[in-house]
Amino acid sequence: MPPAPLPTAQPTIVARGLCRSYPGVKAVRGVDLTVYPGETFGFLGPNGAGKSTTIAMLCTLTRPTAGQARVAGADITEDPGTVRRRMGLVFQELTVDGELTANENLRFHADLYGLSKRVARARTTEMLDLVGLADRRNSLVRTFSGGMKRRLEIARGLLHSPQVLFLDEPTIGLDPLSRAQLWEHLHHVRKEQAVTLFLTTHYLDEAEHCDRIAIMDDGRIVTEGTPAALKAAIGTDRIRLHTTDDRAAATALRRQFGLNATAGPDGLCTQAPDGAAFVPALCAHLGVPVLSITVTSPSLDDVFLRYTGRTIHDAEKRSGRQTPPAPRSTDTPGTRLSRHPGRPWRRRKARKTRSQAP
Ligand SMILES: Nc1ncnc2c1ncn2[C@@H]1O[C@H](COP(=O)(O)OP(=O)(O)OP(=O)(O)O)[C@@H](O)[C@H]1O
Repeated sequence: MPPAPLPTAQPTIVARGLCRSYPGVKAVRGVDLTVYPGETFGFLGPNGAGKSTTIAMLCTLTRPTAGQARVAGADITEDPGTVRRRMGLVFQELTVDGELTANENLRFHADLYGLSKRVARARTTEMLDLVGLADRRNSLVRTFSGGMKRRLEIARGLLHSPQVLFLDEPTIGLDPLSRAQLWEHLHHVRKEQAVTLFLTTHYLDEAEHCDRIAIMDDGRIVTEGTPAALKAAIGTDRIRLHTTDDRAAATALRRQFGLNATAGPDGLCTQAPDGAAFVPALCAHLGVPVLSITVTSPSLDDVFLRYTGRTIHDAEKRSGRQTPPAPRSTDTPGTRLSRHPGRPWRRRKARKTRSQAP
C-alpha cells in the first residue's frame, strides 16, 4: 500500500511509511512519526530494533528504500541540504577532537556551517555556558570526562541554532551520575533553546524524561504515547507475594478473587487493577498466611511486553546480539538493558559526523 500523503501542517518531524532494507535485513519496516516543535521525543527499543537506522534516515545520512519524511520543513530525500542546515546531531560514538580545546572544536564546527566570526564567537560562548563547560573552554578535550565530552557534543550540535537536535543514545557509556547530569543539561537546553529533541535509548528510565516515546521492535513502532499514558493503559499492577504455602495460595487466589498466579523464584506473581487498594482484602481473605507482599506499578517494560509478548531484554537476546546479561528491566534509575556491541558501520557513521555540515 502506498504511504499516506504527508499532512500540510508543519510538525518538526513527520515520517510516513519509512523503510530501509539492507541485503537480507529489513532494518526499518514502515515507520510513521509526527513530532511537534519543542517536544522531547524518545525512541525506545532493544538492540537492532532499527532506532539508529531511522535516525540516520531522518538526518539524511541513509536514504530510505521506501516512504518519505520531512524534517524542519524540508524533505529528507529531495532537499537534504536544508535538512542538514536545520538539524543538529549527536552520535552514539564520541566525535569531538581530543587534541583540540573545547573552544576550538566549536569554532571548527562553526566554520563548517559558515557562521560569521561574530556569530561563531557569541554562539560558542553561549553554548559552552549552556552545557556548563565555560570554565574549561581552553582545556584540551582529551582531558575531559565522558560526561563532559557528551556535553561538548551537545553544544556543538546546537551551535548553528538547529530546529531539531537528534541524539543517538546520548548517554551510552556514562555512569549513572553522569547520565543524570546529562539529562539535567538536556532539560536546560530544551528550556533555553526552544529546540525539538529526538533521541534513542535502551534505558527505560531515560524514556521517562521524554514528553512522548515510540517503542520500536523489529523495525516497527509497536506503540507510541506519553510514558504515563502508555503505562496507565496497561491497567493492572503487578503483585508478588511469598506465603507459607504458595501452591495453596495460588488456588485461593483463583477461587477467592478470580486471579491467575504464576509461581517463580520470587514467589507468586499476579496482577490486579489497583494493587495497593487490593492488598488488605487479599491478606484478610486469602486463607494462607502471607509472609511478604510487593506491589509494582506498570513499567515501560510491561508496556513492551503487552505489545510484543516479550520483554525488551528477551527481544535483545532473540536478536542474537552478543550482549552481556542485562538485569531484569525495571524503571529503576540506572537500569541498563544492554551494552552496545561495536559494529564496523558505527565507525563509518562516526566519521560522517565530521563532515555533517551541509
Ligand atoms: N549498514 C548496514 N548494513 C547491514 N545491516 C545493517 C546496517 N545498518 C543496520 N543494519 C541492521 O539493521 C538492523 C537495525 O539496526 P539499528 O542499528 O538501526 O538498530 P538499533 O535499534 O539502533 O540498535 P542499537 O540499539 O544496537 O543501536 C540490525 O539488524 C542491523 O544489523
